[in-house]
Amino acid sequence: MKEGLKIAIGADHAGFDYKQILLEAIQTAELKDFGTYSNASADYPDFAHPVASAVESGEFDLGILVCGSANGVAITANKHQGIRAAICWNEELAELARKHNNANIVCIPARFISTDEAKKIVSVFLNTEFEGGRHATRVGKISC
Ligand SMILES: O=C(CO)[C@H](O)[C@H](O)[C@H](O)COP(=O)(O)O
Repeated sequence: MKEGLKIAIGADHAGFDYKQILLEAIQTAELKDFGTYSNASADYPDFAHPVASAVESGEFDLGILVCGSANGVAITANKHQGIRAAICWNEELAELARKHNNANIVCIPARFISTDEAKKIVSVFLNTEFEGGRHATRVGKISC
């Protein structure tokens, strides 16, 4: 992982256990947990918005969001102007999200993949660079 990379992470109740496992797996001091902090039922926008804001402001480089399907956190995060949040359920999608889309938040569907898969997806996401070139032209046309 690039040295000094600042990572924001958040989840709702459906993603809480996966978030805790990811927190242990990610070997960096520059990792901030935006909650939730238990398995109690919670509303995904309450965690997706703070993580998205933290990345959008530039305070953090990349974000990780976890909910049951990943749809809720992705839809919420993508409301933010500077956010490209990608739902990834395998390593290849995580690689493409970084290389081609310059995604800055990875959204993990905890109820559809294993914890091992989630760890691998996040590792690929955090260790892959944007390719630029023709992809930069396309990414530049996303905002409206
Ligand atoms: O997947 C989600 C949103 O896209 C959330 O994680 C919720 O868990 C999901 O909506 C299901 O809600 P429930 O309260 O856990 O039944």
